[in-house]
Parts: sequence; C-alpha cells; structure tokens
Amino acid sequence: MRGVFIKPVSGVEGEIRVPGDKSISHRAALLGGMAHGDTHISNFLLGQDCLSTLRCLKQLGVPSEREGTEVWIHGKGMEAWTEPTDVLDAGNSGTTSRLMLGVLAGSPFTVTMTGDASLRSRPMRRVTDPLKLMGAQIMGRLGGNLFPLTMSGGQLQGQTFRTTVASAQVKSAIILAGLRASGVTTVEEPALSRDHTERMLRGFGVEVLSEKTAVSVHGGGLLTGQDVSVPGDISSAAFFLVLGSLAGSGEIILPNVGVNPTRTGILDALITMGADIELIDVLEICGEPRATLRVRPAKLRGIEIGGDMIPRLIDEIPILAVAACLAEGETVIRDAAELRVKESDRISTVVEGLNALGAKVEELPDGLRIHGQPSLRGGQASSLGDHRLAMAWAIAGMLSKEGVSVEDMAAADVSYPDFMAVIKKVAQ
Ligand SMILES: O=C(O)C1=C[C@@H](OP(=O)(O)O)[C@@H](O)[C@H](O)C1
Ligand SMILES: C=C(OP(=O)(O)O)C(=O)O
Repeated sequence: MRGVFIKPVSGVEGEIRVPGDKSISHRAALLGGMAHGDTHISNFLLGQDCLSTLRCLKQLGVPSEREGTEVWIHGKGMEAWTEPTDVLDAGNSGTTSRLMLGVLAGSPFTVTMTGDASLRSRPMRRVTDPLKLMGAQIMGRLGGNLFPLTMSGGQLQGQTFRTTVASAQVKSAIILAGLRASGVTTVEEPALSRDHTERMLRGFGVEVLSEKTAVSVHGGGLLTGQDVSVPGDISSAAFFLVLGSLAGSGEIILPNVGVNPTRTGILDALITMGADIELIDVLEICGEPRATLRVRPAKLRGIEIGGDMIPRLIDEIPILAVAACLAEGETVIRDAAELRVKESDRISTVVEGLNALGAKVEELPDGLRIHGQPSLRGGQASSLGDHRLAMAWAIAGMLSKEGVSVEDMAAADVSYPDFMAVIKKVAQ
C-alpha cells in the first residue's frame, strides 16, 4: 500500500491549538514590510505558504527574523523595497502571489514572479487586468494570465472596479495597489469575501472605507509598524470540527480560533447540519475576533448551501464534503465554481477522491451533490499535492471502516506542518 496509512478511530479526545491563520499571517508580514518601523507578529503560521511570503519579502530587501512562531519584520516603508536580483518564487501560494503583485504594482522596478506547477496553472488575470488598468505593465503567458509573469510597476491611478468573483486576493491586491495610486481606489464585490486586509490596514493606521461589499482607500496612506497577534486558523480547526462531530465519542477543545464573520461559514454549515459546537470566550484582539471552540459528537444531516455563504467557507468545502458523506440525506453545494482554480480542481478531485473511498458524490458544474451514508469504507487517496485534500483524506481515514492510505500527505505542510502529530495525539 502506498502513502501514509491513517487508521480508523473509535473516538477522539483532547485540546488542540491550531496554528496561526494563514491569511492573517501573510498580511501581517506584507503590511509589516510596507510599514515604517518594526512589526512584531506572534503565532505566525510556519506553513510553506507563509514562509514563501517571508522569502519574497527578503528578496525585495525587507529583512525579518524568526524565533519559533514569533516574527519581527523591519519595515522601512515601500520606498526602501529594492529590485530583486532573481525571480520571486511564491511556491504553492495564491495569496503570496496575488497580494504581492498588488503591492509591487506601485514599485518603480521590474519583478518576475513564478511558483510551483499548481500555481503556474492558476489564473492571474483577475489581478493583472485591474493592475494594468491602474498603470502597471505586466507580461506573461496567455496575455498575462499565467505565471511566470514579469511586472514593471510605477505611477498608478486610482480606479473603481466591480469584480465578478468574490475573492479576497483580488480585492486585497487592488486595495494594496490603491494605497500607492493617486486618488481613490474602490473595489465592489458580488458578495463579501474575507476582510482581513481591511481590518489590518486600519490597525496599521490607514483609513479604509467599507460599505456592504464595497471597499475604498485613498492613495498615499502611510503604515506604521504594529504588534500583531495572529488567531488560530479556522480553516485548520475545520478538520477537527468534523472529526469531533463524527468520531463517535470524546470531546475536542480548540482554543484561540479566529471567528471573523467572513470566515465562519463552516460553523454555520456544521451547526445547521446538527453539529454540537460551542463558542466560548469570544474576544477581539488586533481587530480580529477569536474564541475557544468545543465540539462533541452529533448526528449530522444533509444541507444545501450556495450564494453568499460560499466565500465564507470556500477552503473548508473538501472537509465539509467528508462530513456530508457521513450525514443523513443529501447535501448540495452550489455557486462554488471557484473551487476549480484552487491548488487542484477541488470539485473533480473531491468527487474522485471520495468516490474511491466508497462515498457517493456527484460532480456539478459549480459544486457537489453528496449522498450521505451510515459509513465510509476507506481505501487509497492522493492529495495530488493539495494540502486541504491531504488533511481531508486523513480525517476520512479516521472516520472510515478500513482506514485510508494517503499518498503525498506531506502536502499538509503548506498550511499545517504539525497535522500528523496532532491527529495521532487526539486519536483514541
Ligand atoms: O485572501 C486570502 O488570504 C485567501 C482568499 C481565498 O482565495 P480567493 O481570494 O481566490 O477566493 C482563499 O481561498 C485563500 O485560501 C486565502
Ligand atoms: C486556496 C488556498 O490558498 P492559496 O489561494 O493562497 O494558494 C487554500 O489555502 O486553500
């Protein structure tokens, strides 16, 4: 049998401190690099994606130091960034690429950016088109849609954009470019995507206007270095919310999980399905709410989700699909075509992976139809290099009858380097 074998469990028990939020860690490093003065980040995610952001910053002349999960960024303002002497490699990270392109659009030098095979197939025109309209020059395969891309930044002009997808990476890239443009830059999205950039910019001293799904900034805003405490990542906690709900016995406590309302779709979905999840001690630090989550076993039933809910749980759909396989009745997920342009085509890879484990899942153009069953057989599945799939298949293995052998489990390092050790610790 190939891969890492994950055996079935009869229950789970324990407290898990999930690592720092990936989206917030990227932004803390990037904004720290743009700011004047030192930024201290605690609970920084040491996943491969956020390390890619630190590495690119270093190549741009922004030094940082790291001790465990604490990071210090020595920002000297955007003017101090320098032209890199080599290609910037964003690895597997869509967030590093798109946010960095936004920041660099206003820099008076030339940068070439690339990434791994997955990132080189992901669409970039969603950020390069608006950045070109603002004044950046960008060249790349398929009219500037695919990495590697070369960008020469410079004088930017503020604009108003109405995006067709609710994407925080697109919104953030435009807003970060807007800080260096003349006039006002506005982004209006079809639904609200995660708002960490807006919240953190305010913390760094920049005025950001938000009204429903529209965000505006004035060019010229200056950032001042800050202390940023990163909450635990709800996208990583999601694996344990599903495990704790379906493992049969025991309780899992997850302290300090970020519960920003633009990210809590997974809580809403699981609770609607019948999950027993409690939020304890909600408090806000550095503009981001966080809470302790307690999850206990429950019987789950199918659910229908779509519309504005999708951006609030987009990265959690693979693990939500595992939960739906073991829920009573049918689950339908729609309006989620964005899944097709993530680290893998997460509609077809989830369908193929779960059906190989004995589930009944149908592919829809923009989502999934999942027929719940009382049990899941298990078998073999590959992460295909996609971290969310690696962890979803491991949880499926723990909840299955025969276990699951996960090929390329190491992909989990992108967002959760300790994942294997943690699942061993809670398994009963
Ligand atoms: O801005 C961010 O930090 C992210 C936004 C989302 O992507 P999109 O902006 O493409 O929806 C999400 O899937 C990704 O994991 C992180
Ligand atoms: C889609 C994801 O990340 P990114 O777009 O940053 O690669 C993810 O973490 O699931």
